[in-house]
Amino acid sequence: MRRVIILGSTGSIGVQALDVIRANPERFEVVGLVAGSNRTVLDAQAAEFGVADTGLGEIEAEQLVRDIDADVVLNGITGSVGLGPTLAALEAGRTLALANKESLIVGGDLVRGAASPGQIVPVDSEHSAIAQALRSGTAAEVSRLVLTASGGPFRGRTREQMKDVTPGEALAHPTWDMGLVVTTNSATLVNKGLEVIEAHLLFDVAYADIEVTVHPQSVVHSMVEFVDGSTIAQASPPDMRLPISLGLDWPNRVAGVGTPLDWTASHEWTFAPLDEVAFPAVALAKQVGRAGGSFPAVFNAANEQAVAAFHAGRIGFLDIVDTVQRVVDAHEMPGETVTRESLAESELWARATADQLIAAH
Ligand SMILES: NC(=O)C1=CN([C@@H]2O[C@H](COP(=O)(O)OP(=O)(O)OC[C@H]3O[C@@H](n4cnc5c(N)ncnc54)[C@H](OP(=O)(O)O)[C@@H]3O)[C@@H](O)[C@H]2O)C=CC1
Ligand SMILES: CC(=O)[C@@H](O)[C@H](O)COP(=O)(O)O
Ligand SMILES: [Mn+2]
Repeated sequence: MRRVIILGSTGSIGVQALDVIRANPERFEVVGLVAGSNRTVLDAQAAEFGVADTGLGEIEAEQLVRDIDADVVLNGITGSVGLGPTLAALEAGRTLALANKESLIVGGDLVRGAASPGQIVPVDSEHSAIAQALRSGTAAEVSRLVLTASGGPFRGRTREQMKDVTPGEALAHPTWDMGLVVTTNSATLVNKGLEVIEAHLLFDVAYADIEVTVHPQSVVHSMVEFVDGSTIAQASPPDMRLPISLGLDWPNRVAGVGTPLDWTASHEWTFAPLDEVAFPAVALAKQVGRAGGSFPAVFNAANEQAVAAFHAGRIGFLDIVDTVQRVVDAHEMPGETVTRESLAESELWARATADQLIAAH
């Protein structure tokens, strides 16, 4: 029986994790639940799963992760506020099933340094796919990682054609039903940029060897290319319950958690290069990833501010990545060594700088 703490239990990842656990009561026991502010749903979940320990907010999440004995902590919080709980889970020796990519990207070497080998199990669909593909080879045999991107709702459009898109249109993801921030990030391709950094940090592959290909069907979740020219891809209909279940009990598979592909029906998988003029976020993310230090945290913090401003009607869609670019361009690292304190300072600076640019609109 795996004892599981779910952080962000009321969100898209959290609710799907509870679906997996509800269907497999002999395998998983929920021992802690944390949400942001939704006490009503949190209490209902606690009642259904018989959970005594619940909390609201990232501070209570950290405390709960340290205090409650668990095998695995699923971090399904959204945003860089997930950093403290991620570090707490690692420091407490729990397996970390990581959906909250922001904490790894923002924390960088701080998070990697806190983790023992294998302690972080990726839940993000692309990184779960890569982890699954890597079970067939060794690190020395890998030549490239290929991340698939759906392309989002504006795939195929020029910048001019995206000038006036609305928040509602940006939230109409073609293949996945997810929370507001990650869905918006999929539309700008910031999500794919964050995922390139996430892949570098998880699998230690150089940025030059991480590619993005646009695959609108979201069936191939990513691929590993090996030195002999072989490529191993992981494919399944888009359903996060599969990577979540692997995160909860890696490397064991949970029978019946997903529906397999239907090979009696005709279907096509297509792959195309990313239009980097219309969607500059991936190139910008590689730039900040290579710069390292506080740059990824600044990229993410500026994006969080800009996404909120877009949904509040204060800036347009293209202004999101333009704002992030301007904040990154203005950033100077506070010092050589990155600490939690210096990261917090850089994030504060990035949020304030983004807010000033947003206010000037
Ligand atoms: N959804 C998906 O399919 C995928 C998501 N991810 C990643 O997983 C993470 C979660 O995404 P998603 O589930 O879509 O997001 P949602 O917005 O649907 O859910 C976010 C969850 O985090 C909680 N939360 C927010 N702030 C805090 C806080 N300060 N302390 C504790 N909990 C908090 C929310 O609680 P409340 O409801 O109370 O506000 C909610 O439970 C993101 O990092 C995302 O990029 C990655 C791949 C796929
Ligand atoms: C399901 C998942 O992992 C998301 O992060 C997904 O990657 C979003 O899709 P795109 O960013 O490819 O549109
Ligand atoms: Mn993903």
